[in-house]
Amino acid sequence: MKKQQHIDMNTKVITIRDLHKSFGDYHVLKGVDLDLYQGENLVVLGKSGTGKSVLIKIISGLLTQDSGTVNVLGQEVNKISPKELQQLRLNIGFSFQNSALYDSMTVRKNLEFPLVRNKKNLSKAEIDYAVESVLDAVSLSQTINQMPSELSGGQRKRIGIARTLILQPKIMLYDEPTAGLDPITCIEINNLINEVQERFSTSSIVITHDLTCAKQVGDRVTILLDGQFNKAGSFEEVFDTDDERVKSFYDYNFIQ
Ligand SMILES: Nc1ncnc2c1ncn2[C@@H]1O[C@H](COP(=O)(O)OP(=O)(O)OP(=O)(O)O)[C@@H](O)[C@H]1O
Repeated sequence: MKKQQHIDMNTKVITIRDLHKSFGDYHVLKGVDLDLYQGENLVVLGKSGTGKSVLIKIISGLLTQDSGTVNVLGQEVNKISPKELQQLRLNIGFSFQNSALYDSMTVRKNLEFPLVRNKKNLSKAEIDYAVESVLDAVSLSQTINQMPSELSGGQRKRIGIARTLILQPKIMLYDEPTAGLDPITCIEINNLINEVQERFSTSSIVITHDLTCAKQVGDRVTILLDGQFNKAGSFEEVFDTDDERVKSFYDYNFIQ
């Protein structure tokens, strides 16, 4: 059972209104509205190809919308300068499916990398402390001198999350965090997502197909259906419905 979190429903860290995005004739996002509140884990479900990754890319300024507004931490993402966007991105942690570790670097060097690149004034002691803290947060302190090839898939995923956390992001975007992992490792990653939320007070969007993940980590869950979100609610609220599209999504999950 998920612990009760300190979610501030009066503070929105992401607000999206009437967002549209097309690629040629394909209208992917058709008026998306979405709120992410301070401290919550919001799970975004949706079949393959419905536009979940496109949404994440628009939130992080990697793609531009055709119309609508996307406000992240008080800033309109498509209206700020490249420099402001770069600063904003430092507050967003990305855990992408393919965010691979550098194979030729130890775990320590992998974790130091974002700090050395983005926070140039840190001392060696400060870097060491940051590395040790995030490794402790993902319960992998013992791996500090290992190479990625010596780690299991689940451990690599945890180190990837640690590498994101080292910049102390306010928002975490997890894209398919449990994809390709066995069921037990999936549960470990779900627990880690909840621990990160609790320990660092992050607000997160978790994109997944995995209903167990949705149930375990989601304070609220929403489904991208035909280019728009249904009403977000608890896992039970969302799936207690007569909407055939939601029911078929539930069934679809178990026949993959
Ligand atoms: N840069 C692009 N140019 C053209 N089409 C694109 C581009 N990016 C995404 N698309 C299209 O937009 C649609 C939504 O893609 P997206 O990657 O967001 O799906 P998704 O919901 O994340 O799927 P999955 O769960 O399989 O990752 C797809 O049909 C895809 O081909």
